[in-house]
Order: sequence, then C-alpha cells, then structure tokens
Amino acid sequence: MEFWPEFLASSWGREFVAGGVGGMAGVISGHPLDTLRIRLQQPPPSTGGIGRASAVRLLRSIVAAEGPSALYRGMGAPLASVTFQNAMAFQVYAILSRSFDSSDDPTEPPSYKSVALGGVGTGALQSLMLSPVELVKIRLQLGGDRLGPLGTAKHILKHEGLRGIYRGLSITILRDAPSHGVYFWTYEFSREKLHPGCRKTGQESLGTMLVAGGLAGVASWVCCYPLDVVKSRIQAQVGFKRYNGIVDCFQRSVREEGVSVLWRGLGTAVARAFVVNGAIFSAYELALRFLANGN
Ligand SMILES: NC(=[NH2+])NCCC[C@H](N)C(=O)O
Repeated sequence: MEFWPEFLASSWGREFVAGGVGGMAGVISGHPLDTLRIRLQQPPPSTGGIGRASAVRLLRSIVAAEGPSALYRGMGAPLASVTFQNAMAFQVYAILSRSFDSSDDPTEPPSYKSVALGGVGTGALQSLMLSPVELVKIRLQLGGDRLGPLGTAKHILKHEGLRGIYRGLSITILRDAPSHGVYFWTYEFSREKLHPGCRKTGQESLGTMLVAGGLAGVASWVCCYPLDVVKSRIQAQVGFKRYNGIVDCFQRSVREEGVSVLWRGLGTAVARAFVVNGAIFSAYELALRFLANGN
C-alpha cells in the first residue's frame, strides 16, 4: 500500500493536506503586512529609528532604507513551519470539534458550541509549535537575519537554552486559546449566514469563503490584540531582558507609552488578518473539494 493515496482517501488526511495548502496561501498573501505589524508593535528604538510611525510611513521608510525584499524577510521559516502548523491545527480542529459534538449523525455539521470549544483546544495545542516558530520569525523580521531561520533557532538554543526558545509560550497560549474559539466560531457562523445550508452541502462560492475567512481572522485578532502586543514585545527581547514577565510588560508598556500602546498596529493587523484568513479558508475549502473529487 502506498502512503499518500491511502492518506488522501481518509477525511483526516484530506483535512491535513488542505490545512497545509491554506497555511501556505496565508503566509504568501500576508507576510509583508505581518512584518509591518511586528515592527509597529515594538517599543520606540526598534521601529527603524523613525520613532512612532504610521503604517504607511513605516512601509515607505523600510522600502527606502532596506529595499522591498525586507518585507519578505523571515518568510522562509513561516512558509515551511506555518504550512505544517496550519495542517496540524485544521486537523486537530476537525477531530476536536467533532468529538465535542453530541449528535451522532455524521452528516450534520458540529454545533456552534462544539466548534468554539474545538477552536479553544486547537489554539492551546498549536501554541506548543507556534510559540518557537513565531519567536524566530519575530527576531528575523526585526532585522536579525544574519543567521537565517535555522541558524537563529540554533543560536537561541545555544545561548538562551530551551527556556529561551520557548520564551513567550504562556502568553501565546493565553492569546491563541480564546482567539481560536472566536476564529472557528466566526467562520462557521458567517459562512452559514452568507450561504444558508452550506455547512452541510459545502456549496458556497469563493466570495463566501473569502469573506467568512476574512471575518473570522479579523474577529479573532481584535479580541486578543493587546495580548499580541505583549507577546511580540516579550518574544523580541534578545539577551538583555527589558521586561520581567507578562504582567510587567503590560504595566510598563502602558506606563511608559500610554494605554493606546495596546492597540498599536491594530489597523495593520486587521488588514493582514482579513487577507490572510480569507486566503487560508478559501485555499482550504478549495483543496478539500479538489481532494474529495479526486477520490
Ligand atoms: N489571533 C489569532 N491568533 N487568530 C487565529 C490565527 C489565525 C491565522 N493563523 C492568522 O495568523 O491570522
């Protein structure tokens, strides 16, 4: 027996592969906006020496000083790792949302409650993988691309140990568990609203996929955004630790820069979330259809 044909003949295998295709589409469509968000979120000196910048000014200054390719810096690692992470996440989500569901009719889509609970579980589990991946990504996006992704990961492991590579794990879980509940719930709810019956038939249009995915991304980012600012700051610290844990980072950022610091970069994050998650869910649904037809 060959592995791939058998794997793709199972619904779990198809969800894994489609989740990976979705993840890839998300990274390619959204990485430049992701780089802008990460830079906007940093405390003053790291924004590239131009103080508090608007997203547009920051974009111009990065392109002028470092060339357009700077926006794609750090994409190699997420492309490989986020593809795998999204594949795992979508598969874990499919398993969890069905197992939380009490209905035993397999043709019925899982209830909204199971969808939300499945999302929370997925967010918590995938943090184990996403936290070190985002740590490396953030370091590269902030300009430390000398060593490349693997070199950076090795460097962190060597100089900061396992604790170093897992810096930001708790705040990643705090961000991702609730936000993934909101994410999958919003996706299922809005696709059903846009195209009644599609949760069962899977007949929605590309437009519905893009909008439902986009809304899911936006809702999931807006609800946890301050946690993301704190997470980015904690994970960006190299060697010298500016902040003494989550609460300290929260308090000092607010004290030193005002409450609005917790929303810094939100516009960029929302734009990114719409694009990325429209792409993720559309590529996921289309890949699922394609794989189901082929089998
Ligand atoms: N706030 C969140 N973490 N939301 C869920 C993440 C969804 C998607 N992976 C993204 O990067 O946008």
